[in-house]
Amino acid sequence: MPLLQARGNLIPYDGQLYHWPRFYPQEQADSYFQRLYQNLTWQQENLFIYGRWLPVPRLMAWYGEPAAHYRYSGVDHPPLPWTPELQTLRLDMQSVCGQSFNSVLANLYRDGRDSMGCHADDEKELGPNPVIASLSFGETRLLRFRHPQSSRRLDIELMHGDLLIMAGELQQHWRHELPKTRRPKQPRINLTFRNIID
Ligand SMILES: O=C(O)CCC(=O)C(=O)O
Ligand SMILES: [Fe+2]
Repeated sequence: MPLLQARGNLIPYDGQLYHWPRFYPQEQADSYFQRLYQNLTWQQENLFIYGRWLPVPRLMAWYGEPAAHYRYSGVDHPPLPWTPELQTLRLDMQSVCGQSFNSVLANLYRDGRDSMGCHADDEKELGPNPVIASLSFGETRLLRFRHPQSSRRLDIELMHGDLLIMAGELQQHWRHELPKTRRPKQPRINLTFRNIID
């Protein structure tokens, strides 16, 4: 990932994090946002917590190669077939990262009440030190990284067209979340390109 490494690792230790603001310029990012918003099959997932079903606070969709099943919200998800725009984005991510991605998780945060809880993308099917390429479209939202061992925190504002790459041991040592906010927020789409290993 020479192009990315030249931008500098944002994380102080135990992982790699590269941010490429405005990877897609405004007009291109606008067009991707519209197409993804309209064309992806957005689903409301539910989670069984403390004895009852609760709606996951965002909409989600899973796309990829037929074999790339992924388990989230306690359920196995077979992938939907690539849409043309996801294929194009995937090719861009593969050339920047110098590796292939066989799947993508799409998240739609409808407003400031939608969020993602603190987690690491450390599932077995991603392998030990996964490279994950994350694209953001639409509203600016804060992504917060936490290193529980040292209590260190790192906040990154992700904007329309931004690319963020997580790599190295990041998922073993750091967790991340997209907090809710009281500020009025327009919708935001995030795509995380992943490589699922059998
Ligand atoms: O929306 C984001 O920027 C974070 C998404 C994320 O962490 C995930 O899909 O695992
Ligand atoms: Fe994540």
